[in-house]
Amino acid sequence: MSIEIKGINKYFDQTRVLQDISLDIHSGEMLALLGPSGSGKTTLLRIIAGLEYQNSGLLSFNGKDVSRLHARDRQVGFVFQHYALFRHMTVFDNVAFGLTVLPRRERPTAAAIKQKVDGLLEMVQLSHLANRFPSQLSGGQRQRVALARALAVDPQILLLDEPFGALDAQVRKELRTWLRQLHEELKFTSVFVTHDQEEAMEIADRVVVMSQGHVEQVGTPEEVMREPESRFVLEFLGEVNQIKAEIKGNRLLVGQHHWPLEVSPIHQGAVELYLRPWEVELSAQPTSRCVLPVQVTDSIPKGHYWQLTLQPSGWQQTPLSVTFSHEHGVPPQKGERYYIGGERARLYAGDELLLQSYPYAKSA
Ligand SMILES: Nc1ncnc2c1ncn2[C@@H]1O[C@H](COP(=O)(O)OP(=O)(O)OP(=O)(O)O)[C@@H](O)[C@H]1O
Repeated sequence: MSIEIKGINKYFDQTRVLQDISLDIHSGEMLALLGPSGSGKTTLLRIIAGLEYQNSGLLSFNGKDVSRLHARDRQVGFVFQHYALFRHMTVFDNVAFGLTVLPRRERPTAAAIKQKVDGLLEMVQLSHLANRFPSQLSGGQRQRVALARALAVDPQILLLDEPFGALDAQVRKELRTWLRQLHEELKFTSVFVTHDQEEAMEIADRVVVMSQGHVEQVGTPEEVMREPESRFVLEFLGEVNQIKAEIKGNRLLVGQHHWPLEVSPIHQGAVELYLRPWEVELSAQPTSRCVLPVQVTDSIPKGHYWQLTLQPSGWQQTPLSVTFSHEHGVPPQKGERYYIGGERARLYAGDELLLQSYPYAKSA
């Protein structure tokens, strides 16, 4: 089932917490809502669920307006961070709950309910724990019960709010893989809220980056990471080195070092240069491209790459984080001195992107 969101606004008292949100969520897609605390992710999820109502704008499922439809009539399943399982019910009864409370006309027979719940427990690999109570389960097991319970009523849409937030790193990782597989098998449309970038990147088909109640960017994990459309997304997603610089005439200055610019500058004065750790170029000698002197203060092998920490020599206090791939030869060692530049540097003046990719002259 597809979800169409058009121009949704939401106020709490006088505060506008969602600003003109528009999104098309494709049928069968897994979409992550990612953003800092307070950016409106949960509010948007609750509006889709019908647990909260928008003040204006349209929400439809498969083209049908559901804006005023009650949560229970939306065919939506939810899983929240704090697994609200019924403590006095067994695992089996928890999963069966949604089916047993259906109106008599729609309720399956006891045998059909048993068959369905057994099937779901098998799918979440908990058949052997069917008679346990929630207090006798681990956090990861409880969360799998919560998922089975949400899936019992065959929801067309599954909404997850930080479903694995309270679990330890290893269990989170396992559940992510498992959720992704389950999604591929059952093909429900899924929207999940997360703080965790890695989680979003690993399991979502597309990621929605939110900030202060609006959508900053929507794209595949690859797109939002590689081609951030705003300074916010660039800073929020993944690691990035920030270097204070200045445009003076047709030169880009960092401290007393400079590059000639390739294009006529449209801006003069203070700018910020952004470089991802894997976009930093290193040279043992100063070249026209690698002009900033640094000293290696740390060099840690990470398998297929080395993680370097570079201390700028006299032009900035903050060290730089750089990755060095084995393909580029012998990795730099602690204490060695280098000169750096960057092919994919992005140059911002405030929120405005001035230049990206070779801000300085290629052939200089
Ligand atoms: N019931 C409410 N009444 C008043 N303000 C609310 C209510 N629910 C949320 N807010 C406010 O709306 C804004 C968005 O909250 P929301 O929970 O949607 O953000 P979020 O991105 O999910 O944050 P987090 O990641 O911390 O859960 C916040 O400023 C929050 O304080």
